[in-house]
Amino acid sequence: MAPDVKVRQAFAATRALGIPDEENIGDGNGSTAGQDGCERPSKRLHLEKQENQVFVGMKNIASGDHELSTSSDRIVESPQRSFRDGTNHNSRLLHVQHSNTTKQTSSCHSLIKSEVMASRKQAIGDVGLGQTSIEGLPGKIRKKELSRAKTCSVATLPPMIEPTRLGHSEQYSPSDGTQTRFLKSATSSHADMEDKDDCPLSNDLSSCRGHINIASSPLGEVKLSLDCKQALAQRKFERPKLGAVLKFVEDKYLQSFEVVGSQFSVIKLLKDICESYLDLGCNPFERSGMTKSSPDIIGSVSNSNGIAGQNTKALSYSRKDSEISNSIASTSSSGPVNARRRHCSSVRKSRYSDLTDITKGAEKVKISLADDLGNEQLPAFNYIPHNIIYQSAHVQISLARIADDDCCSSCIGDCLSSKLPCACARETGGEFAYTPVGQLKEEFLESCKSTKVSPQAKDFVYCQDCPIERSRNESRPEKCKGHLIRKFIKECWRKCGCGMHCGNRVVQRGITCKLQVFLTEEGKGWGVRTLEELPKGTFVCEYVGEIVTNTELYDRNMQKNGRERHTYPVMLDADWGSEGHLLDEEALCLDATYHGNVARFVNHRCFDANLIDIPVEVETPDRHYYHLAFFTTRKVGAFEELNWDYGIDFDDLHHPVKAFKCCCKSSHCRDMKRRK
Ligand SMILES: C[S@@+](CC[C@H](N)C(=O)[O-])C[C@H]1O[C@@H](n2cnc3c(N)ncnc32)[C@H](O)[C@@H]1O
Repeated sequence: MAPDVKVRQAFAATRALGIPDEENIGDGNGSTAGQDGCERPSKRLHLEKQENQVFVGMKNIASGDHELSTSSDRIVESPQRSFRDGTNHNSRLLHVQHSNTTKQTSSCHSLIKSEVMASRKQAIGDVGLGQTSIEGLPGKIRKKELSRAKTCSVATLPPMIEPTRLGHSEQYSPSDGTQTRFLKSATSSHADMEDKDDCPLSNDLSSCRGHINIASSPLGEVKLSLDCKQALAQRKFERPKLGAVLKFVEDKYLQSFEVVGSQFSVIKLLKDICESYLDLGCNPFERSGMTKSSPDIIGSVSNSNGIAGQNTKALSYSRKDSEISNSIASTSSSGPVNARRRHCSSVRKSRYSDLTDITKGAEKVKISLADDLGNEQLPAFNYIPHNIIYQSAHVQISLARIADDDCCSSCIGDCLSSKLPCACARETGGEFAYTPVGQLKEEFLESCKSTKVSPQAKDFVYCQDCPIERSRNESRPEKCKGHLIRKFIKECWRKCGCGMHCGNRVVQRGITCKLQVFLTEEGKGWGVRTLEELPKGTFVCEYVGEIVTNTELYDRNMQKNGRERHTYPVMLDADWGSEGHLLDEEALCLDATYHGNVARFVNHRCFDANLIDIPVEVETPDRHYYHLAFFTTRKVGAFEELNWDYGIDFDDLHHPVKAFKCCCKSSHCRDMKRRK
């Protein structure tokens, strides 16, 4: 069949789909001839809603003033798959094929070419394409026309070979008998996802950090292209080697233990490759291999924040962009570099949305991350499932310190099944705080609530020599402002005779709820929501962080430069009032800014929060150190945001941690009242 006939048939096919054909994509001279001399259909389907999504950059697609893709590395995939029905009949193997073409492109475009190897030879033979051609795609596209073709993400493919070769379950057959296939995405569900996730209806280009285009032809070829054009249009980009990108992605997945999780999707993987391509292209740290789990980076950042000598373990996030930016900003005057880096950050939408577990396997349950709004960076921090001493804190955990009446050594099995409270339960006000299903008993919860939130003077104790005031002004400390009296829970522990499944061991068993970190819409940054309904009194998580002394925390806060967003640290001051004089190293706090667990993302709500923090004694009867555990104050519905009352005094302008403008929307909002 002569080439022009094919083109005519393709036009007929597109017309049959209701697409006018006056906007020909050609070489600028009205020609639609490709480099192979074969005339090509010039139309693309406008299936995407997002502006400026163009299917460009295929190898050997060039225009007079706009050199398009020249990828030197090509990923060649060997699928055996029915794309229309979405079923993956066989595993797909990605491998990298190197070609010699290495022209720099003004838009970043990496090409993944997917081929059915068996039909490749036939396809090339039929259309007479050169070695590096992409069969069936427009040979030349002018810049002008690229912008005109802005909503395209699907290529119109020429009618060449009957589609049955690919085993496609569905193809478009225009009335004139021409067989032209249009594939928007590998599967219909993926196509939907692509529309919603990647390219929202808004014209906010920054929310599109790259785009995957997939097209197949009846020749038996499937083309996947990762289009990063928008993200890169405004800056200089150094194209990374595709091999390095693949290695980067592989490392990332291997480190996350999430090579194939329950939410695995090929499209998401491809998106990740696209993002990694961007990352490596614009981030010299990542390119030089300094990214993943890089204590070097954390170390330098930590030092800039006055925290020395940290030996961070490998549970660190690979993305340290905000901190890297900060550290560079403070140590270097290379403005353009910073500007570029900032821009790189801004184009990375939901970089963590593919992470199925922010805990990196540190918890029994996975905690996913959702960035529905896009563009937000997760703060750099190391996920730790248990508290860890930063430096000077005195936390003495030893069996010798646990007296016989501080444990229930004679218990067997589950303490909750015994008629009388065991020695541990006696420490909890003479009764078991937990029900057999691991929830707080209603009465206990209510009594905790009253001691926590009621701002009555009677609920406070006052130290004679308050560590907080001491750190503020050592020579002339002010009077203690008071510390809330708290009810403690005492859990059974190592010296107890009961087993690990004892009902009086809830907090120490860790998180069991399905939680998700998500980007809030009210300007609070990230937050935590439950993915399942939680009954009243359910243990959700504990607040985990570095155990720092009050003095260390004060020093940290003094050194913060104000631009940094940080978590709200908690004072372990529940027992301070009972002490005559607390040493500095005994006045402890938890700081989850750099090392913490999911609780570091739980936002504040004034007064009527759905979580309450309760002190829990586990390893030591010495109540300078204890765990702070969150329980639900009421039934919480699935997908509700979890929040707790930080106990902030918005009037206290001298507090070392600067209060934020509260957006909790509670009718009891203390900050709102204050502002009114
Ligand atoms: C423990 S962190 C919570 C996680 C935080 N939203 C994030 O994105 O990392 C505390 C910080 O979150 C923000 N935040 C928490 N609750 C808030 C609220 N009710 N209104 C406004 N900002 C809030 C403040 O910036 C605060 O310093």
